[in-house]
Amino acid sequence: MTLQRIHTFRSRITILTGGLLLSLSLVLVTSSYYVASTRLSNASGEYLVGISQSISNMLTANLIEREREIILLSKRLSLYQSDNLSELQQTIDQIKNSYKHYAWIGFANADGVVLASSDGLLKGADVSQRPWFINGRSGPFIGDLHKALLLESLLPKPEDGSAIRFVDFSAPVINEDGKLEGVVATHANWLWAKEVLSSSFTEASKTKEIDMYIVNNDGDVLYPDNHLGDISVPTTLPKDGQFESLIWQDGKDYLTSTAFVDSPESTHLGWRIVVRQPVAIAMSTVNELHKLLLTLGIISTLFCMILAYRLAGMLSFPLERLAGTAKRIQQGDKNVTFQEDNQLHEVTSLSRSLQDMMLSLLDREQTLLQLNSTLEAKVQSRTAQLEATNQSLKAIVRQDRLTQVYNRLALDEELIKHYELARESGNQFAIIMVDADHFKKINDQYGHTIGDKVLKRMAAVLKNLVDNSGIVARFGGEEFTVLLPNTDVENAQKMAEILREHIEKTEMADGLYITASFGVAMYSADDDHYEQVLNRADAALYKAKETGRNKVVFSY
Ligand SMILES: Nc1nc2c(ncn2[C@@H]2O[C@H](COP(=O)(O)OP(=O)(O)OP(=O)(O)O)[C@@H](O)[C@H]2O)c(=O)[nH]1
Repeated sequence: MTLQRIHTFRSRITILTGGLLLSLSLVLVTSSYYVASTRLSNASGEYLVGISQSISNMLTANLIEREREIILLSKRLSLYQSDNLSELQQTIDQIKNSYKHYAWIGFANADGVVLASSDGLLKGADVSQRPWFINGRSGPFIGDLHKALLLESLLPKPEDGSAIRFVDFSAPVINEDGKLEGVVATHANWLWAKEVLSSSFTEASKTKEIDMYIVNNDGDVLYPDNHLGDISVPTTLPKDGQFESLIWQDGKDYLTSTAFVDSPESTHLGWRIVVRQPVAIAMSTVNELHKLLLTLGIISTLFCMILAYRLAGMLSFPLERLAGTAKRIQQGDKNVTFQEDNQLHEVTSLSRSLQDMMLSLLDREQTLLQLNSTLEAKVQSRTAQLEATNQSLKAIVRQDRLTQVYNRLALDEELIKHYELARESGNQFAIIMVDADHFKKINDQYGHTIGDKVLKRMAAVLKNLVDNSGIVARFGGEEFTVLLPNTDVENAQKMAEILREHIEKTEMADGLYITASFGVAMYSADDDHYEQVLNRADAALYKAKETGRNKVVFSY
């Protein structure tokens, strides 16, 4: 997307909507993840607590049951007071057969000598130094888990090859006199604890990677046997019935719960059930939920962005159409109109305003064009008038006021022009100087008014005869000059003679006739200035005057 496209109404709404929804989704996903993970963590922890307490309860019940059994056995004094102890032997055998995890049941006298025992094992042996005997003399006793010593070689090996281990239960046999008759004891095979824990292992527990441990007061792991020695529980464990997230010795984070195994009142074993589950497994559901929510958030954001893009398009389309119309008008198309949008009031209002503005501008443009054309016509008219005035002024400036022929100024301009032309093209021109003879007498005799009339008449004769073949100018006073372009000596002489004749024959005023003298000169390529031609014509005129007047003299 180019920078220009980003700065469109549509793109901005889309990006804004996407950003808001993405932010909202992230907030929702994060908060829901937090709530779900907290709840799931609590639920998982409570689940582990439930397992640990359940196992604890089962073990406690079992310990109490075993202790109760040994206490009951110790109370049956008659069994210990018969001579051959046969009834005791029978009872021991019955009890052993009633509970499969009893590995050994026996009775030792006050000196610690075994007098009766299951299967006769250790009969006659001295057990006075065994903890169960020492502690059992003073009251009911439960011994911590230990390996079989004396019975190790006498009992069948466990199938898994592990060492035989017992939990001892013992109780004193006190006669009616309060004297110690001996100590009766059972060795419960540790398999019973394994059985209890195995029953707690469900398929769900296995798939959830839940591990269960029994640890004693010293923190030693009693169960499971295959982890003995290579695993240790964290030194600080959660309080009874609670759970925590703890780092174990493998460096992994585990949700961990503990439950104390309640020992019978007589003995404090201090066993604890420890149940753990990797936090990653416990939180896997939350992580899946998190991924799902994130995916849904992104999909819904994209979906909403597409919707926003379409919606923004619907909103921006009338504006884009107005912009397009405005552009067409800018390019000179005056036949377009701003279309109204019936759905959006603001756009309709804008469209009408633009239409009104356009009509107003077009109206003003039309007025301006009209004003412009009027102004142009006025300027043209004024220019024409000025040109006419100029022409008129020019003509006036170049005209002799009395005779209406060219004046000296115009004569000089014409001479310069034809002199340049002659120098460029080689075409010759002729100058005829005309001077009225004895004009002073006319003035003197008839007055200046008649003199003026004669001069006007004389100019008119010259002008009529020369016509388009040349120009006539008043040189000054009663003297005229005729300029004949593109001519030769013969034509010039001929024209001078014609002029002389007509002046002579023309009645200049009532009954008044005059003559005039003529001096003719031709342009020469040797001339450096037109005045040289004038001077030669003037000299010829002077000569005509000198030699009798009313004649044409040519300057060679
Ligand atoms: N009425 C009138 N007379 C003029 C005008 N301009 C010059 N004159 C007169 O023309 C006369 C010219 O006289 P001159 O120069 O002596 O020459 P001329 O009398 O014509 O004699 P030649 O030229 O020698 O034949 C003068 O008397 C001027 O006063 C004019 O505009 N009107």
